[in-house]
Amino acid sequence: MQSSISLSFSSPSTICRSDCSTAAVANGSFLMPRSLRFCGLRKEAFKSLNSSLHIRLTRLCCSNNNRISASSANGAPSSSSSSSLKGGFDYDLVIIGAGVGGHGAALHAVEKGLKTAIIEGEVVGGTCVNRGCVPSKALLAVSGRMRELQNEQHMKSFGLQVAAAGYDRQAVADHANNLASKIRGNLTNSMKALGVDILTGFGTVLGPQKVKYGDTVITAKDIIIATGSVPSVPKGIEVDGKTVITSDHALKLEFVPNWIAIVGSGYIGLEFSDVYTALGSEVTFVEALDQLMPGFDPEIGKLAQRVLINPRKIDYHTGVFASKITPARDGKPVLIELIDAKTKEPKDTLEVDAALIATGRAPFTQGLGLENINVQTQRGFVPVDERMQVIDANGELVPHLYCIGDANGKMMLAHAASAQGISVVEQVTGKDHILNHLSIPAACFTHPEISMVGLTEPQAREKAEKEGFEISIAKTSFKANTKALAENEGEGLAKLIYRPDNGEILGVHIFGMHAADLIHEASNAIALGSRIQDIKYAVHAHPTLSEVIDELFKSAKVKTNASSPIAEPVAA
Ligand SMILES: Cc1cc2nc3c(=O)[nH]c(=O)nc-3n(C[C@H](O)[C@H](O)[C@H](O)COP(=O)(O)OP(=O)(O)OC[C@H]3O[C@@H](n4cnc5c(N)ncnc54)[C@H](O)[C@@H]3O)c2cc1C
Ligand SMILES: NC(=O)c1ccc[n+]([C@@H]2O[C@H](COP(=O)([O-])OP(=O)(O)OC[C@H]3O[C@@H](n4cnc5c(N)ncnc54)[C@H](O)[C@@H]3O)[C@@H](O)[C@H]2O)c1
Repeated sequence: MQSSISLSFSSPSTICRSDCSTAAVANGSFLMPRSLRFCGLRKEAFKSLNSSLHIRLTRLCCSNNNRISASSANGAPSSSSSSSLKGGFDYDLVIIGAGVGGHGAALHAVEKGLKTAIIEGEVVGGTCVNRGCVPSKALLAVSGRMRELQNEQHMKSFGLQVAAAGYDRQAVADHANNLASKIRGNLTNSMKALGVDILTGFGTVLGPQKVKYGDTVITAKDIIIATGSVPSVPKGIEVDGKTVITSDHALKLEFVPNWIAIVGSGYIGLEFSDVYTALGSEVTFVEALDQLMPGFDPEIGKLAQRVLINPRKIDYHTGVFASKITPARDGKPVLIELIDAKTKEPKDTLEVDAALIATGRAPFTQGLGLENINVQTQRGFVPVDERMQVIDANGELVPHLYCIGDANGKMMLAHAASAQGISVVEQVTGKDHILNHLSIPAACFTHPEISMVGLTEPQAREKAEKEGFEISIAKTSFKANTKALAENEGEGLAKLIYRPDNGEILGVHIFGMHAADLIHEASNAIALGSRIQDIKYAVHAHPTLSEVIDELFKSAKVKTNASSPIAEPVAA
C-alpha cells in the first residue's frame, strides 16, 4: 500500500491559509483561487500551483508560528486539527473517493474550517481526471485542429494554404496522458496545500460515522460517499480491451482502427466519433433508441446530425441493440449481432475492426459496506434526497451520511459532482442548501460544440401542460453574428425556451462554435433566478460570440406587465 505524507496545521486552517496566501503573493506566487479549484482545463492559470509552491507555502506557514504535523497517509489520523473537533471524532468530515466530487467537497470543507480527510482506493482525480473529461478533451483538442487543417475549403476561405495534415498517434496519446498526469498532480497538491489528509486505501462504511480504509478505522462527524462510476457494458458484449473497448481503453489511443462501431450515441459516443473521424476512421453508430443523440433537444439533435454526422464518414443503425459482440481473433474481425430494440428479432450482423462500448456508466458502490447501514442501492445508485443525504431501505434518512456525484446518478457530470459536494459542506456547516440541478449546464465537446441547460422543448411542453402555463421559443443563428462569420463558423443555433407570462428561462440549447462557454450566461441566470426582462439589458462586447445569447434574450417576447425582479430560484 502506498503511503503519502499530508500536512496540516494546528491553528485554524482559514487563518493559516490567508496568512500563507498573502505571503505567497508577496513572494510572486499565488494560492489557487476558488474558481480554479475544480480540476477543469484551465491549466495555464493553474501553473503556479505546483509542488514548489506547496513547499514554499509550508515554510511560510511555519514562519507564521503554525505548528505543522505530518501524518502517514495510511496510518493514524494527523494529530493536528483545523477545527475544534466535538464528540471525539477523528475528523469533522471524511470523504470516500477522491474524484472531482470528493475534491470539490474537500476544498470547500477546509475553507469552512472542517478537519477533513479523503480516502482514495486507486488514483486521485477519479474518472474525470484520469479516464474522462481531461484526457478526452485533450484528444478533442487534437481532433479540432486536424479537422480544421484537413478542411481545404475552410482554409481557402481565409486565404490560407496548408499542406496535407498528418499526426503521430503516440504523440497524440501522450498529450492526453500528460495532461491527465498534470491535472492529477494539481488536484493532489491543492488538497495537500490546504491541509486535507489524503488517505490511501479502499474505504468501507462500517456503521454510522465510522469508516475503514485498509486496516485502519476512523470516525467522522459526517461522511460523504463519492465513489463515482465505471463503464456499463451490456450483457453479451465481450470487452477484450483491444478490439472491443470502453472509453477507459479508447482514451489511451493505442490504435486508430480503419472502421470502428460505436455502440451508443450519447456524450461519449459523439465525442469519440469526432476524434476517430478526424484521425481517419470510419464510424458506424449503433443506437438503441429511434434517433441518434436521444438525450439532446430534438431540434438541436437534428442540426447536430446534419453537421456532425451526415457530412462525415459515419453511418448508423438506430432502434437496434448490440446483443452480442465478439472481439477480433484468429484473423476474424469484430462481430456485432444486432437485434431490433422492440421486437428483439435479429436484424443484422456487422463486421468491423473495433467496437467502442459507450452505453452509459454504472455507479461504483461495490465493497462500500452499504449493508452495514441498511442502505439498498437502486439500479446500483445510492438513493439520496435533494440534499444528497442517503436514504435507507426503510425510506429514512441516514444521519450524517451523504452521497454525491456519479454514485447517486442525479447528473453524471464532473461539475455537478463538485457542486453537490459543496452543497453538502454548506449543510454540515449549518447553512441549508439545495442545489438547483436545472441550472447545471452540460456540454458535448464536438466540433462545433453542443451545450444545454434546463429543460428540452418536449420536457418544457410537458411541464407547461401539467402546470397550466404557456411556453414560447426564441432562436438566434450564428450566421448573424460578426465574430462567428469572421471565423467562418456561421453554422450554429441558440434556442431559448421560456415563459412569456413572467420571463422565466426554462431551457437554453446551443449548437455552434464555443457553445460550451456560451451556455454559462444562461445557466447563471437560471441559478440566480434572473428573468429575461432583467438580463436583456445587459451589455455584451462587440464583436463576440456572446452576442448570440444577447440577441436570444432580446428577441424573446415577454409580456410587458411581467414583474421584475423575480422570486427565489426554484430547486429541481
Ligand atoms: C470519457 C468520459 C468523458 C467525460 N467528459 C466529461 C466532461 O467533459 N465534462 C463533465 O462534466 N463530465 C464528463 N465526464 C463525466 C465525469 O467524468 C464524471 O461525472 C465525474 O468524474 C464524476 O465524479 P465523481 O467524483 O462522482 O466520481 P469519479 O470521478 O468516478 O471518482 C470516484 C473516485 O472514488 C474512488 N473510489 C471508488 N470506490 C472507493 C472506495 N470504496 N474507497 C476509496 N475510493 C474509492 C475511485 O477510485 C475514484 O477515484 C466524462 C466521463 C467519461 C467516462
Ligand atoms: N462532455 C461531457 O460532459 C461528457 C462526455 C462524456 C461522458 N459524459 C458523461 O458520462 C456518462 C456516460 O456517457 P455515455 O455516452 O456512455 O452515456 P449516455 O447515457 O450519454 O448515452 C448512452 C447511449 O447508449 C444507448 N444505448 C444504451 N444501451 C445500448 C445498447 N445495448 N445498444 C445500443 N445503444 C445503447 C442509449 O440509448 C444512449 O443513447 C453520461 O452520463 C455523461 O453525462 C459527459
